[in-house]
Amino acid sequence: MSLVNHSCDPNCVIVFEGRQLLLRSVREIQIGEELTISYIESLMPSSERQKHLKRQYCFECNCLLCKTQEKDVDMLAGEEQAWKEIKDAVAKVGDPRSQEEWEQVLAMCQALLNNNADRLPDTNIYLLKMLDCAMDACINLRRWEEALLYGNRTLKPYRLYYSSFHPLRAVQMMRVGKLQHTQDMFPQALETLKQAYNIMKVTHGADHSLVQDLMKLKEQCEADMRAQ
Ligand SMILES: C[S@@+](CC[C@H](N)C(=O)[O-])C[C@H]1O[C@@H](n2cnc3c(N)ncnc32)[C@H](O)[C@@H]1O
Repeated sequence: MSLVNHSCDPNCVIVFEGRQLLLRSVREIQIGEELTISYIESLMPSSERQKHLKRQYCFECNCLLCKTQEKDVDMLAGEEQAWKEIKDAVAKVGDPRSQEEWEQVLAMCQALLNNNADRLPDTNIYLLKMLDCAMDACINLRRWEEALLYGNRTLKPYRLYYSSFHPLRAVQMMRVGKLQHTQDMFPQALETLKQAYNIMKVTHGADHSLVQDLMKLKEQCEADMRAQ
């Protein structure tokens, strides 16, 4: 694993199964083609990715995404002052544990999301991180309806920034599917879970424990639909 180089648009991903680390290809790979993974998170504009790679791994990335700086415009869309405020706020969210801490996080997210509704699109990466944070807070506070609202808003930007077969995109769809199921939206939940499954078959493999959990959830959803 330590021999695999980095690309911001890699042909492989690493996923964990317990303590086991799996290297999985996420697209067709030609004989002799180099295997690559991403060393860093995807939700960063190219200049920040370069900074991280330089600081942590001492190299300059020459991948196509960095050369063309493709996606930077979408990532930083909207008013600069607004996304800088949200970027700072997201960076300050530590590791909330108690109900009270989650409530504080949610109140901060709600205020910033409301104040910036007309100034930033959901595709702005910092707003997207805030939507994710609001979704986490709502899940922790068992506010399923509101969690689904935020979760739904993340799906389009996730599609834009994560490759067709990306583990984080699949996990996000699974979370949204679960929330739809919790709210008795069985046909929608089934469709979302099927899409998550199609990605996870590739990113995690059909035998992975998370995929087994997803299958069980899908079966439960089908049973609930029949019983309705
Ligand atoms: C885990 S090692 C990868 C394997 C390493 N290339 C080797 O031959 O042993 C990480 C190091 O590989 C180099 N590296 C990884 N991805 C690179 C890339 N896209 N461009 C240039 N150097 C890279 C950097 O020096 C980095 O610190």
